[in-house]
Amino acid sequence: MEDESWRIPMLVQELAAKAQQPPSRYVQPKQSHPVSVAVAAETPEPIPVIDLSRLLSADGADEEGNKLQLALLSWGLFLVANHGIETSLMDDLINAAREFFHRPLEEKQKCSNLIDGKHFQVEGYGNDPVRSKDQTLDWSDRLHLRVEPEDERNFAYWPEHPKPFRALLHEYTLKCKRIKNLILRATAKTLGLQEDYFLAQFSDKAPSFARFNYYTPCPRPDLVFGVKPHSDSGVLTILLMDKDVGGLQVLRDGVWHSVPTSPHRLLINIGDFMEIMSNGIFKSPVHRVVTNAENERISLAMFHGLDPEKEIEPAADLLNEKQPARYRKLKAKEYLAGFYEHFCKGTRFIESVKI
Ligand SMILES: O=C(O)CCC(=O)C(=O)O
Ligand SMILES: [Fe+2]
Repeated sequence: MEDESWRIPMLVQELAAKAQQPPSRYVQPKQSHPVSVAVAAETPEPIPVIDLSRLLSADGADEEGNKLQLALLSWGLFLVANHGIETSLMDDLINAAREFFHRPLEEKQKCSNLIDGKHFQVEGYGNDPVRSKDQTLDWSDRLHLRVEPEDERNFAYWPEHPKPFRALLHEYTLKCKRIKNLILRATAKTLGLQEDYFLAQFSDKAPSFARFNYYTPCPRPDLVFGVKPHSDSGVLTILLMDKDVGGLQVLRDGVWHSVPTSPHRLLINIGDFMEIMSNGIFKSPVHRVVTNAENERISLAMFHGLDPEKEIEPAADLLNEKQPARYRKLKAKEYLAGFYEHFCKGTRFIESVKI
């Protein structure tokens, strides 16, 4: 029988404990080495910060809405301050995740994303899927959990230890949902759409996933990516970055910009579904994560997707003779199938959806 062991790489955390150098499977082809691609010394202007409490206030909403529009047009992402999530909840959840990643391998494997130790599935603890022998692997492990719909949670993959983990993630999920709803209302408004246009796309089957990314220090940050360049697939991602360790970079006008740490703020970026629904007025930002040799890094991405059966298409009210649809209509599940295939290769499925 053919040897299929290449499909199941070692966890990066285990690998790093043994290897002095990243194995060749992790090393990016020369032209895409993290250091050989220009990184701007400084961002052209700081990442915009949206004050969520002002966005909700009677006197600040318009001004903050304009800032939101500019942020989406220029970066496709922004930071959020005064978002209503207690700093203690953020810290406690990240610390609980850190404790999980620091537990012995046998215990973490109880949440493994491999069925029978062999077959990859999205949910659980482990690596990203490996679809081909020559796929360049990322220097990170992750814990990926479906948090919504609430009645579809698979607690078998949710760590039992540390004890507060599940309750913290539940609480954090609810608070993110509120923020997502507020931002999506404001986003619809900036496009001149009905305020609930985007919210109406979500049914009670719309999934949300929490992805905890764990980046082990890497002896050769110049050769590997923590996460290779990609855009997110869904409508909106709410990212809780490590408050002390940077690494996220975003592509703007062909230049990579480092996103500075910003303790207790949230970074919100739109995903490909929003790019399609806005008919390309807003572009889903390409981003990547670089590693470092000294410090571990943890981030939590909360992805807000759509019902797999939902048809995604540009909003009809944005279309006219001069502005025809620039993306074809397709179901969320078809999009995701194409998305993962491309993600593994480091390419973007959205390019093949353009008309
Ligand atoms: O770790 C980060 O800052 C970003 C992670 C990311 O892009 C993702 O999980 O999709
Ligand atoms: Fe991402």
